[in-house]
Amino acid sequence: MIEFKNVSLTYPNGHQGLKNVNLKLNDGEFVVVVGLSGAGKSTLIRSINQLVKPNSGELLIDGENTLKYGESQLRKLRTQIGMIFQNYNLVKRASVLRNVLSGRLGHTGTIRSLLGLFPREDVHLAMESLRRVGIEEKAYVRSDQLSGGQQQRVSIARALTQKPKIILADEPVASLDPPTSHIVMKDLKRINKEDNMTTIVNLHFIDMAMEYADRIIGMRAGEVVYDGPASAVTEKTFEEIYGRPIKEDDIRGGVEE
Ligand SMILES: Nc1ncnc2c1ncn2[C@@H]1O[C@H](COP(=O)(O)OP(=O)(O)OP(=O)(O)O)[C@@H](O)[C@H]1O
Repeated sequence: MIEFKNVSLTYPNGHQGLKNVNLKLNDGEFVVVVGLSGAGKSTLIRSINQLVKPNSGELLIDGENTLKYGESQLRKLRTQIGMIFQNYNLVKRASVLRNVLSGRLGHTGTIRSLLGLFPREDVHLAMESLRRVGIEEKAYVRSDQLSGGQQQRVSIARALTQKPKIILADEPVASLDPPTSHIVMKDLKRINKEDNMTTIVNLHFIDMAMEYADRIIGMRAGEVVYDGPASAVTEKTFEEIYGRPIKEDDIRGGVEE
């Protein structure tokens, strides 16, 4: 379980990114965080693996306050948390397989991995991860030869190869077209169900949030202003979270091909 207790975060320029956040995220939940641009969605997600570090409160993972962790504990924590970014964060000139194998970096010694000497089990695991997102035939292709949706699936395979306990996805479909967005969200949801993987996703499309989330957390100006099951959410809930009427841009639309 991930638990935020009175967590606040102030950026060096004085901007308050999180204001007294209290949340409990249960194992195996598929949580979607929504809110306008600048609401603090990324700050919330990134504080879980401390890409940004809260200044006060406690952030417990499986009962341990991770904000007290030193360097080596933090490194270990990060091997247990897979991260998916809007822009995929792949090494473009490297092969798909090499990118997926980099998910083992925290587990394999640095020298071995720099030399590309990954154990055979790691290569099996990487290929299996690619199979799970349906692109194993791309293993030896250079990453920048792939479409955006395929690159995002490579990044999901890389996260899976880490064998994480938690997946964080920060606007994973913001750069994709509607049909591809649904493919990627379905991959994340399938992995969540099959592996009971705690998954926390930032999205700004309300239709996608309603379609895929078990639970929706709404943020505004660094505060959690809504927390409830996706089944209870209506357009009015979003209008309250956003503090304005819903617009066409808030809807992704499209269906899986
Ligand atoms: N490194 C930083 N230094 C100062 N302010 C920051 C920093 N990172 C984010 N912020 C500010 O904190 C607030 C929350 O940002 P955050 O990226 O978490 O929002 P978001 O809801 O994820 O928005 P978006 O959808 O645009 O990514 C914003 O006002 C942003 O400008």
